[in-house]
Amino acid sequence: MTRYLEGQTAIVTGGMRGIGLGIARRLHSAGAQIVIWDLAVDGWDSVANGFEPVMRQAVNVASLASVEAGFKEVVAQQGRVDILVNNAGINGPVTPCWEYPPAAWDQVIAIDLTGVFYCCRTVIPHMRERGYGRIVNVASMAGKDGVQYISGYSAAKAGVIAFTKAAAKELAQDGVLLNCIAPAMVETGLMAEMTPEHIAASKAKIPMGRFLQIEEIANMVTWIAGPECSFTTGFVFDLSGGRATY
Ligand SMILES: NC(=O)c1ccc[n+]([C@@H]2O[C@H](COP(=O)([O-])OP(=O)(O)OC[C@H]3O[C@@H](n4cnc5c(N)ncnc54)[C@H](O)[C@@H]3O)[C@@H](O)[C@H]2O)c1
Ligand SMILES: CC(C)C1=CC=C(C(=O)O)[C@@H](O)[C@H]1O
Repeated sequence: MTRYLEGQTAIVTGGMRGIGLGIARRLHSAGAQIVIWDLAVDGWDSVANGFEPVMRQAVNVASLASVEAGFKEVVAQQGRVDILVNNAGINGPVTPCWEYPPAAWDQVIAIDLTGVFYCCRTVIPHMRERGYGRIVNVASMAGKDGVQYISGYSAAKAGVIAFTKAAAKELAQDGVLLNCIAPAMVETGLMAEMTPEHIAASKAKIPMGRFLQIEEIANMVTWIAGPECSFTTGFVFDLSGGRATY
């Protein structure tokens, strides 16, 4: 898979840290030029992060205007976008659904689900015009199982899975493939927002008995995001250590 993505341009949302950063680094090592979209893009450390993106843009995925403006600049500078990784996401409150603040619900859906739609809606016409594109949406095992006390997050991630399947069918003859991934828990800032009890319970559900590593996600995404993934679209690739049974 060395330099497998040479000459391609990839946008990674939420790429400043955590899973997004790991995916961006791995796509870069496969030869892709990386555009990072995140809420704040200052303080990039190319030594610590191991590479230099061609662009870093302050883009809020929950704002269509922000996404469209960012994308216009990418096309003006790069001329092409081959890969879109919709990774940006938040957890939201950890609370019973009957106590879930409605404003927080709206925010979780806006970032985790509508943000994916906005980025796809903006980038897909360009990919269709070029007759090539790979979109990888980062869902979660929570979107397949439904996880207690994070109902907004679980609903948004289930929505990402359904959106991916629907859009993939619409694009199946256009050279633009959409897939999503459903990772189990990874030790990032997002996981740290969960209660210790929830984290322990989540680990206990994983037959392999350990947390997922960012590099394992990045390796899988790099294959899905490339031309060797050619006959799979609308699929959910699990990273669950044996937890997922369907
Ligand atoms: N950590 C886990 O256990 C886990 C498991 C499964 C899926 N995921 C998913 O993986 C993705 C990344 O999670 P992570 O653990 O790396 O989280 P993280 O909090 O470490 O990183 C998320 C990144 O997204 C950015 N972001 C947040 N809102 C944004 C917005 N509106 N516009 C642009 N960027 C925004 C943040 O600034 C941050 O850089 C999320 O979609 C998350 O739901 C995480
Ligand atoms: C909120 C986030 C860290 C999260 C919660 C629950 C999960 C699970 O597997 O049950 C994780 O996948 C993760 O998305």
